[in-house]
Amino acid sequence: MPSHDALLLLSFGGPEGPDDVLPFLRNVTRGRNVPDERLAAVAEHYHRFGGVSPINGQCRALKAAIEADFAAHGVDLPVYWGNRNWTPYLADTLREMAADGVRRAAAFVTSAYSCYSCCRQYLDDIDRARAEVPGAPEIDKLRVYCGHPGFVEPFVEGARAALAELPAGARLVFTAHSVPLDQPGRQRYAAELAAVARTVVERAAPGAPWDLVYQSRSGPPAQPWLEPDVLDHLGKLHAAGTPAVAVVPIGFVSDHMEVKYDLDVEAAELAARLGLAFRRVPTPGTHPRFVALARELLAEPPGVPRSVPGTLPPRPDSCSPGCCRRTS
Ligand SMILES: CC1=C(CCC(=O)O)c2cc3nc(cc4[nH]c(cc5[nH]c(cc1n2)c(C)c5CCC(=O)O)c(CCC(=O)O)c4C)C(CCC(=O)O)=C3C
Ligand SMILES: [Fe+2]
Repeated sequence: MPSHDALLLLSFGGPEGPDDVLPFLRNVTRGRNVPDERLAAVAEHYHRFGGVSPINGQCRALKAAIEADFAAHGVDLPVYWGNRNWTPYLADTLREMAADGVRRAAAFVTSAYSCYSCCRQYLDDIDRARAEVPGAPEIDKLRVYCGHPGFVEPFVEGARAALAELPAGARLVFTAHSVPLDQPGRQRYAAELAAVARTVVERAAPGAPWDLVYQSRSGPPAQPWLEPDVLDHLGKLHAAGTPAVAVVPIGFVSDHMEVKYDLDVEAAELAARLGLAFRRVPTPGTHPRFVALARELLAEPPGVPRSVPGTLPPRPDSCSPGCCRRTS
């Protein structure tokens, strides 16, 4: 990868108060055919938390931790932060970078996998924001990193700790955001998730029973999405006599709303009602291993396809123009 004069932390964005909730949800779902009932339900999730998503605070903490990690390792690069769906908007960050004289930045995205929602949508938003900003820096999105130990190890540690607290016979239930079955890249997404889950099991609890499930389904009810749903699955596990579950949110980088509400409220309440012992494993967040990942990806030699755990073929460093492209 060519040399960079800045790191851009690129994230999803989230509301910072009650008045932000609806405009944020409209930004996220513009042109996406999400029913009003679903939007109203999700708005309630945010309002339960005072209209504040945890994700922006997590980005601020990650940015500060990356800056400290750079300083400790002699990496002399400024770190900027921009979002796709809320302030600080990416275009505003690019304007600030251009004013500071940044010519070419590497983007570390808070999304670890391949698929349209996880990868291409970030690339499209980079293109759109750059087109708005005269003199915008070039942006190279750092590679998909789901197989990197900096992402996997925090989950291994968390899974071990959760299992140590649960009774014998506990299952590992890996969970990720569902996507529609017609979403480009979803086979690769599901295969990467399964490979990461398998790696965590091998490292944390070899031979332990495990499943990969999905959560936070959106869209019209008739549209098919990746399944099984985590809530349905917990019900089935309980009915089959499973005494305990460690839920591992391998689809996510930080404990944002999908984790704090859909798992810590919804799934935890269901488990309590069923009498199913339940632990939720933390996401990487600001785990030092994950914080170091940005620096490690920046230092990788260019052009070498990176291995992904399990049997998946390696993935090239940068996406081809058509990868994960949405056609409809
Ligand atoms: C794969 C995936 C990730 C993981 C990769 C990544 O991290 O990027 C992810 C992350 C996130 N999704 C988030 C929030 C939302 N996602 C929505 C809607 C959707 N997500 C989808 C997929 C994903 N989403 C899809 C296919 C839709 C349907 C509409 C569409 O096709 O785009 C909606 C609309 C309401 C609803 O849920 O229906 C909201 C509010 C937040 C912020 C949380 C916070 O505020 O703390 C984060 C990190
Ligand atoms: Fe989402």
